[in-house]
Amino acid sequence: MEIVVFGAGALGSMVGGILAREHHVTLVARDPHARRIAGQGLRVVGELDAHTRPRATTAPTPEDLTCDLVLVTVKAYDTDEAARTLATGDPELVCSLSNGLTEETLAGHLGDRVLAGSATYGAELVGPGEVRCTGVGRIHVGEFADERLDGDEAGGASRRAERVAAAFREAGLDCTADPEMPRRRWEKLAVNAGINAVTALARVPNGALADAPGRAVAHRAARETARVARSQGLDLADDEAVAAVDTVVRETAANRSSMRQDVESGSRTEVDAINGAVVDRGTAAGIDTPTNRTMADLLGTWERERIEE
Ligand SMILES: NC(=O)C1=CN([C@@H]2O[C@H](COP(=O)(O)OP(=O)(O)OC[C@H]3O[C@@H](n4cnc5c(N)ncnc54)[C@H](O)[C@@H]3O)[C@@H](O)[C@H]2O)C=CC1
Ligand SMILES: CC(C)(CO)C(=O)C(=O)O
Repeated sequence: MEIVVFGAGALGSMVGGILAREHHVTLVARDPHARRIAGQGLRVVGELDAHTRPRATTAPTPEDLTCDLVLVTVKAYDTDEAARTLATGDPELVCSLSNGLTEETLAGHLGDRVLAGSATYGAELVGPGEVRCTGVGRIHVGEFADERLDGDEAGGASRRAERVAAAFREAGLDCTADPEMPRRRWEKLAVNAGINAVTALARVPNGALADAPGRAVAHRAARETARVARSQGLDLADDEAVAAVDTVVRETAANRSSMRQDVESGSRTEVDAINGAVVDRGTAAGIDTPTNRTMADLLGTWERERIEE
């Protein structure tokens, strides 16, 4: 497959580096990372091990973007700009692995070529040309438009999602085309809504949410997310969202969540695409989401202060 990874930071470099074992991969990255990869290739270290030679560019041409598949791995707040650039080319399929509800933004520019994806692999950039896999997880891909469709059209697995999943597996990544992708997307949102902002604000590892009072706040955020999901036609019970939070807290107990890492490094967070998305969709559906609103407001206040500094 001809695959472009748009936004090759931590996750995109790791996934792109592994995909390059079997496919023609172009990484869209920033310098000096892109320059180093173009010169010396890309090393994946840690729980996965590879040294591959994907192409790397900072300025993809429309020809570069006319490929079989684009994987979008930018931070959620860069999705709109990425989508505008992607629309200058003609990719057959576009699949987002970003956290937050980013697929609608991509589809606004790229139409029904967009698939949803979610990744539970962990990745951290070591330095230019090198990325560490900090946890082997799983990737799910599938149609995301279920909440806009009815009856026989609903469901996330499709021939094109199966084709993407098979390409990932060929390269050695654990990937499944998920018949329940629309629901999974919201379950992942509930997990991120519950864990990320609480750990960022309290500056604790994910495992600290195994106990009160952090656990209770995370559960409230997850329940609100499930309620909003149901208002969009998704079958996500409160208990299921809460259980998903507990499972991820247990499985990633030692992790610093991505939002905590962002806050500690003074970087913008993805709170708008996570807690903010729950608030916005809840408001549109007439559902109050006070826990998500409070967390979005607190982190938003911090972000504004940081930007003004
Ligand atoms: N790192 C991880 O372990 C995981 C990350 N995610 C999600 O994946 C997404 C990406 O996360 P990370 O890789 O950690 O972030 P990151 O910040 O390391 O990577 C994003 C990269 O995109 C680049 N970028 C953005 N716009 C660009 C453009 N126009 N041209 C070239 N490069 C561009 C940025 O410079 C950055 O290097 C986030 O939504 C995150 O929540 C999900 C699961 C695991
Ligand atoms: C699953 C979790 C919470 C793991 O830390 C994550 O996705 C993140 O940190 O963004």
